[in-house]
Amino acid sequence: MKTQQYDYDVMFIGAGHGSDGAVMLNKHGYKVAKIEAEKVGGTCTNWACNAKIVLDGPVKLSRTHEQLKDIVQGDLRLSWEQNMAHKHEVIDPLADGMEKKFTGSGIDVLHGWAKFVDNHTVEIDGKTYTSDKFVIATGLHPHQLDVPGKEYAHDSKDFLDLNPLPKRMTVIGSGYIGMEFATIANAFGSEVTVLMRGDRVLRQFNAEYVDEVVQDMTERGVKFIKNATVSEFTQENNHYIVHYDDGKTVETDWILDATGRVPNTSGYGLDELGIHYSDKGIQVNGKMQTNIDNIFVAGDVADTTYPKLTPTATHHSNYIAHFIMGDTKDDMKPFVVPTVTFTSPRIAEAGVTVAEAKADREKYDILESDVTGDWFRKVNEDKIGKQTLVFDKAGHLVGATEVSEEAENFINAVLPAIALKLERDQIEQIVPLFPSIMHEGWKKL
Ligand SMILES: Cc1cc2nc3c(=O)[nH]c(=O)nc-3n(C[C@H](O)[C@H](O)[C@H](O)COP(=O)(O)OP(=O)(O)OC[C@H]3O[C@@H](n4cnc5c(N)ncnc54)[C@H](O)[C@@H]3O)c2cc1C
Ligand SMILES: NC(=O)c1ccc[n+]([C@@H]2O[C@H](COP(=O)([O-])OP(=O)(O)OC[C@H]3O[C@@H](n4cnc5c(N)ncnc54)[C@H](O)[C@@H]3O)[C@@H](O)[C@H]2O)c1
Repeated sequence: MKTQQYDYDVMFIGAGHGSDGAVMLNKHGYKVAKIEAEKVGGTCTNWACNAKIVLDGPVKLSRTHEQLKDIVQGDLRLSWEQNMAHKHEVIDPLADGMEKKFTGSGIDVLHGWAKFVDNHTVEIDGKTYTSDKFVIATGLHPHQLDVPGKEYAHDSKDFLDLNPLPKRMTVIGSGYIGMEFATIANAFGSEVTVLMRGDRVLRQFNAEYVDEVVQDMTERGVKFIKNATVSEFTQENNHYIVHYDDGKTVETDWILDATGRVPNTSGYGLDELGIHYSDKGIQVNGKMQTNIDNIFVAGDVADTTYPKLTPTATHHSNYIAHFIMGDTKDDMKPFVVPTVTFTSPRIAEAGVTVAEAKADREKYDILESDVTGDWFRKVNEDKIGKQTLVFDKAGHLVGATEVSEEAENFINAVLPAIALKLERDQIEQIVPLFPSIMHEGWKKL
């Protein structure tokens, strides 16, 4: 129900993808504001997904060139400086562009740090605003290793603005950020060492496919050090020393601390209001409400079982918009979140994982294939390409995983079948264009 009682119907704290639902609310006549302390678009747009994918672009190109060097002849030289300049050209205008689009359509954008005064009021730089409802979408910040010399280490945001690229780079952590940035830095000629806390990288992905990626990166010169406990960073002349285990060291020019990200839950009044949270984020019920029912949570800062990714943030936010508009009174329905790590090759997956399927053969059938022999994959002579499809016993596709240069496209192509649990006659109604990755995938369903 819209209200005349407050300045706004809904205020979003944080203007990343967790605030995407503002557009729908605004279209339906709700008075909406986004509050942003840094840049409109938040982390993904300015300091993560978009920026990274621009820097990653030439990695795939250079690999394809390597594979087709008899056809595309001559040497290829990648320029980090030009790549970084291109990134700025593509990414820097986005925040202003988005802001103009929002304000042009009637969504207010308020700049500054929001802090709750009470459950209907926030203060931004000494000025108060009231709202019927709030959506907290404040995201995460980088975890920082707590070791002596931690000030010598950098985070993902620093890497995405790094220029020039250092000759030697040491990455601590081998999750998404560690592996993606190691891939980019290696392709542009930096000598990369990855220090792993355990003995597996990218633990959330199919181990067999991860091994393919690690082997390939190793052949390209990336050094992986397993089971390393980092104890200190020191500076020596114009370089740094990473100390690990008992007395072991790596000499380096730049240190990336990629040891995870932590929810933004402090400094804006959660404790004062009594909102419940933990180190996993702000606690929510099935309707994405906090323990104060006019305050909702969307995106990375929400403590849900879904991976903390952009599609999750958008989905949370749109669900909240529908709930506020009264389109549904139900809890958010379970949804499938596809995920990809932009290494080279990539690994992407959606739905039931290979590990889950292998653990329950009574419930699932598994179709594994090496796709490098498929004529369409031979176009670029890709050397790594494996795929696992998981079906339930009734024959519905319920999960898919691929390692290849096209993995994210393949997973997106089969995603509708997984997300909607399509029946045979529905699958046959969809006729993908040819030749395409989707055509190749769809005929296997
Ligand atoms: C390096 C990197 C690469 C990534 N790559 C991918 C990818 O390829 N694909 C993918 O799906 N996901 C990726 N992610 C994850 C993705 O960026 C996040 O899932 C997404 O940004 C979450 O959106 P959000 O709105 O919840 O949070 P954010 O985008 O973090 O937005 C939160 C916003 O809230 C603002 N804020 C915080 N507190 C306040 C306050 N009190 N007042 C006002 N404003 C406040 C912050 O300034 C920030 O802009 C990546 C993340 C990183 C770090
Ligand atoms: N392609 C994508 O979708 C993408 C890309 C980048 C980031 N992200 C998102 O960003 C977030 C953060 O990514 P991330 O890679 O920082 O986190 P992550 O959780 O994927 O990886 C963290 C890594 O740091 C290691 N680690 C943790 N504590 C450590 C310690 N004390 N010493 C040594 N190693 C330690 C972990 O073992 C792990 O390898 C994730 O939520 C992810 O969803 C997504």
